[in-house]
Amino acid sequence: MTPERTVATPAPSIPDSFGRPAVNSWDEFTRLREVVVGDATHIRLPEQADPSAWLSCFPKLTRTELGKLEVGEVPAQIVEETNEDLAVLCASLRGLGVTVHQPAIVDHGVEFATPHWRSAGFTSYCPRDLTLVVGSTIIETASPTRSRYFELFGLRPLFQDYLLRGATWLAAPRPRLLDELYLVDPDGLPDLGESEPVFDAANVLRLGRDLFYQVSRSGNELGLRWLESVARLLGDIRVHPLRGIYGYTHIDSTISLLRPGLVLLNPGRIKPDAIPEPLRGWDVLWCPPLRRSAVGPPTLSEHWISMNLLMVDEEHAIVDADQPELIAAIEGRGITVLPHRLRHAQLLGGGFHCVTLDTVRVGGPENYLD
Ligand SMILES: NC(=[NH2+])NCCC[C@H](N)C(=O)O
Repeated sequence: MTPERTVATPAPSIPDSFGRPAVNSWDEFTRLREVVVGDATHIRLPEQADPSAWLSCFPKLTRTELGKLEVGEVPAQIVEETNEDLAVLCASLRGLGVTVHQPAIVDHGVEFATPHWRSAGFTSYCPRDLTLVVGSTIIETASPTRSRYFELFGLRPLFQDYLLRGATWLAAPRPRLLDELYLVDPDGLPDLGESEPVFDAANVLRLGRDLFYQVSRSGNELGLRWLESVARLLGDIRVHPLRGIYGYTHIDSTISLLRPGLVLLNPGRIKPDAIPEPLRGWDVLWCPPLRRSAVGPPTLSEHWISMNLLMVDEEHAIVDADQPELIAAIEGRGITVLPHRLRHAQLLGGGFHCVTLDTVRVGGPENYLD
């Protein structure tokens, strides 16, 4: 029986002695001070008859191919090995002086319902996906994936404590996720409609006062409009839509912001003449060919997940240990790589950026673009 986990590192419920809010995270690369690391306990593959599951998990598989998949609980060995890898990551981060939290255990096997649909849960492996932190504001995003509807309850105690210590805590309009939101494209494959604002937080990258929002099957145009409305509330925040770059789930195996002026780009998805306009003039590190693991059952992410990395600060990166060419390329730009393993990153759809949610970094609302 998995021990019920309370939120690790109980924090004082008062602002710190300097009155700073407990949460401050404006970018992807300044010195990391506090982070949430995911947990694979009870992870399961959602029923693929659910259109939202097909859209988020296997949008390139046909319905026929989908029907052959084994869904439900992920084999225990994979869960154990993944939690071992996450424990090593937590220990490394703590060894670097980072405060580390993990979500309370959520039994994703429990079924739930709205007046319009039923589902069981999915995962707590990727805290990046459902929470966007902009400065001292925690934004719970409205995911288009039904099986993730209650996932964030595992982080409620932590977010509530952050609120008591000065953070702002917002949630996107609770989505209805009606069938009309899930379309089928001319090739008979799933696509995301525009009947309500939905997006995963992992469709957004933060660069000080600038946010990059990927319009794709995991974030629609209405979701962009909602984020723009919140950006106006938060002050002088600019939102840059990214369209036509990668039409599938999340942005963080396509673009990795390494430090001001240096970006890692996925050459399989971005061509030199299509670099996002705000990043033109930046030094581009094109991701070298990545080593592929043995092909098994369909996986929740492509092999590009290995470029999904975590910057501890502008000089140190946590990168997939099994990618020596990528490590060498990053170290060639003066960044020290701290190699780590997530043995099932591709299968479970999450690399080091996905499985973390940075809640405190030292950077502020800088203007890195002008
Ligand atoms: N935050 C995340 N879970 N990102 C994962 C992105 C994986 C992406 N769909 C790929 O296959 O490359």
